[in-house]
Amino acid sequence: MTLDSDDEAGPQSKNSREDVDLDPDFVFDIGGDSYADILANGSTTQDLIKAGSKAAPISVDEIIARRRLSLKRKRNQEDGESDSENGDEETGGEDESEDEIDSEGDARDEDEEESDEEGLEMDELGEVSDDPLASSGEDEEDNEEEHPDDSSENDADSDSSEDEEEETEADKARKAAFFAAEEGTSEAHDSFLSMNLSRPLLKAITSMGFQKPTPIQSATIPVALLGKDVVGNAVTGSGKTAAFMIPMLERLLYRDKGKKAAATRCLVLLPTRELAVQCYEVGKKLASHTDVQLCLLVGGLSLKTQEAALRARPDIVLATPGRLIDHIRNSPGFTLDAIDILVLDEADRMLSEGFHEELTEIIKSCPKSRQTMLFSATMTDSVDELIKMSLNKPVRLFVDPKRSTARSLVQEFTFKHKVIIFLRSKKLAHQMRIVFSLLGMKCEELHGDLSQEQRLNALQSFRDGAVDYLMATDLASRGLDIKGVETVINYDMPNQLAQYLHRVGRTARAGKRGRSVTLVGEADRKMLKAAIKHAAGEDQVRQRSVPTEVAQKFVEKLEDLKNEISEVMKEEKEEKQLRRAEMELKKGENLIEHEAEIFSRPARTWFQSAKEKEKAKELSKQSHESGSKAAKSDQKKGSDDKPRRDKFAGLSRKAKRRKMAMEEDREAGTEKAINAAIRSAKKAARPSKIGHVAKPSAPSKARGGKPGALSTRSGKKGAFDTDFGSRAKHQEGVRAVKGSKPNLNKKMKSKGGKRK
Ligand SMILES: Nc1ncnc2c1ncn2[C@@H]1O[C@H](COP(=O)(O)OP(=O)(O)OP(=O)(O)O)[C@@H](O)[C@H]1O
Repeated sequence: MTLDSDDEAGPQSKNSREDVDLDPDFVFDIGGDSYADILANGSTTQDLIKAGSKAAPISVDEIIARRRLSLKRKRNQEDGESDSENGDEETGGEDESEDEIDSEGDARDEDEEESDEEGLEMDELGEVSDDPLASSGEDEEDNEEEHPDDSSENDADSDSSEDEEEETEADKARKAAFFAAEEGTSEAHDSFLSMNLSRPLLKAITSMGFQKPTPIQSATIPVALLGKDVVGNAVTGSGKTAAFMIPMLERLLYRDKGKKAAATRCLVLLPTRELAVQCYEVGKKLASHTDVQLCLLVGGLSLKTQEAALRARPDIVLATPGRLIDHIRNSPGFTLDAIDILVLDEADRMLSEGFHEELTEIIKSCPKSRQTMLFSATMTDSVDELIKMSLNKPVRLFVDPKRSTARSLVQEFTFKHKVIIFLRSKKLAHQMRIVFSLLGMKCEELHGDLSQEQRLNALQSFRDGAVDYLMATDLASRGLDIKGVETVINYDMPNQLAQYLHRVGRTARAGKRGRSVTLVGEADRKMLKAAIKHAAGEDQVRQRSVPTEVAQKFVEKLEDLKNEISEVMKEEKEEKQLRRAEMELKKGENLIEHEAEIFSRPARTWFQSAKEKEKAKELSKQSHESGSKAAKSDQKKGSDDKPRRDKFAGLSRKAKRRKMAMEEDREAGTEKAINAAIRSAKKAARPSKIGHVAKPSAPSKARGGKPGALSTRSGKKGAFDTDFGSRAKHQEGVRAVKGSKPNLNKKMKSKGGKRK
């Protein structure tokens, strides 16, 4: 497939390629758009979105429209006679400029076609002209990285050269000892029916338009149904979400029921709020014919609604780490004591330094007897990383060659509809959005400087096609499944291969075609090489040089806009300050009016002080910028000089006293005993798991050399163990009999379930 064929058919056209794994003719999400459900339901949205926490959003488009109107009025005043003429001219002028852009774009297409060459000559890279927008007034100092959910991106194996590193014999031996001997294969199941899933699930799968499992689904579902730990890797857009949601739901169908037995048994952790919302919606659709309850816990949405939902003990909780910890600490009665399945989506990201402390805190709260599943398109199988998760002989399911892009992804140029443009900073994303708006191109921005409401709305406008361009930071690089994204543009080459693969993975999803374009310069040579190496097919990478005249035209156009851009930004800033002042005033009024109620509430607690949190954030940002390793040692250093003062700043006297007492306990060494007592009291209070028969502990070898974790895990049965046993009695003759296994490939068949 070449650019030419692309131009004729368009990237979303029917695909006749035989080697595409998914059926490209599918219309996905026929049950509705994932965000539409959340946003269309007015009452839910109002409940979900935290009100009053940030000043009301300011619309750049409104500011631009207002400026245009006042400019028009001013002109009309100045030249009363030629009112209508001026108006016409102005509109005409705008149209013209849009036409100009179009024709320039077309001209560029032609030029590009002319310069089309087979393959990419590395020596010709110098010909790729400088970025045409480089002189757009971009603030060079603003190299602030966007950190999804307030943490930084930091891929463990960040560098392409690392990727090329040969695995030593010792590494191989460690992996062999760490992972289960069996490996799943994608041939095992070519139908959901042969997986013996329950009817309500099959019904949902059909109504979602899934005719057959994707390779990662056919490899994962049977293994996950056995309760085994899984480390899964498959390219972006290959259906990993359903790969863990389906077995999770299937297992939940056989859980203990009744009011007393209600408990949160499954936890899915995701790195960004948007991703959590998306996964929640997929889960809800898959669970639509079952009685399984799901609950979404993400920052930026209403705490109260989430607390109320948690009181009903939902079966599955989907959460971002920060908000989850907040609830563990502050929502009475909510614990992770009954977790039987823990899933880390975008697991390499979750295992990175940015989430280290939060993840440790969460893992501590989950029982060791749980099943753990890790998934990512850039999943690592490095034992050093995985060891943190206390996995139990995980099955390694890597269905695609390590770190590859989707086969249907053509890494190419030019783009007018459904385009995501990735930029390195929030500020740059915002500036570019202003530029596009001024040029009359419909666009939205998505990054962490926006309120959650703005983030959801921007995504929705882009999904709906109300805007053509989405200016995004890496907040949007992972996992987001937006139908019909035609093009991904990297305004600059990311400095980590994983980041690149996730970004370009927003297009060419589920067998559809898509393009990615990356503006590269000489400094990007190494990353460019790595990107080419990981492309699914060599013929799918093209080099284009932007002709100097075209670039120059845009530079001039941007020069002309410079004043207008800074005026818009100035107005925006003033408006923001005004709104903030109004907010403060309102806050003050509320404080006076509801003083008694506000101060009677217990203060929320957090496992790090504000300073520690800030420090962790800073460190993870550094580690992102310097490619992880240097910062890791910094972090060690950093943890030694954790701030001691100011720890209790902002807390009520009561909370302060409680925290100080806890510290004293800790110093006196009593904290462990107290925590153990609390845990055992909680345990006694929680619903018993049917058929919970304690088995004698297995010898420590079975835990892969981790005796501490072993005894709990092998000695205790999860809630699902009995579910599977009891299922045989009333099931349609499926896999549920103890010791029986689903229809796995031969290798798999030779092994039993880990807890059977
Ligand atoms: N069996 C299937 N048949 C057809 N389409 C499917 C199937 N399973 C999933 N899909 C669709 O494929 C798309 C991508 O799925 P999903 O978002 O789970 O990918 P992913 O592997 O998690 O991607 P990423 O690595 O980018 O997070 C979704 O639109 C989903 O509805």
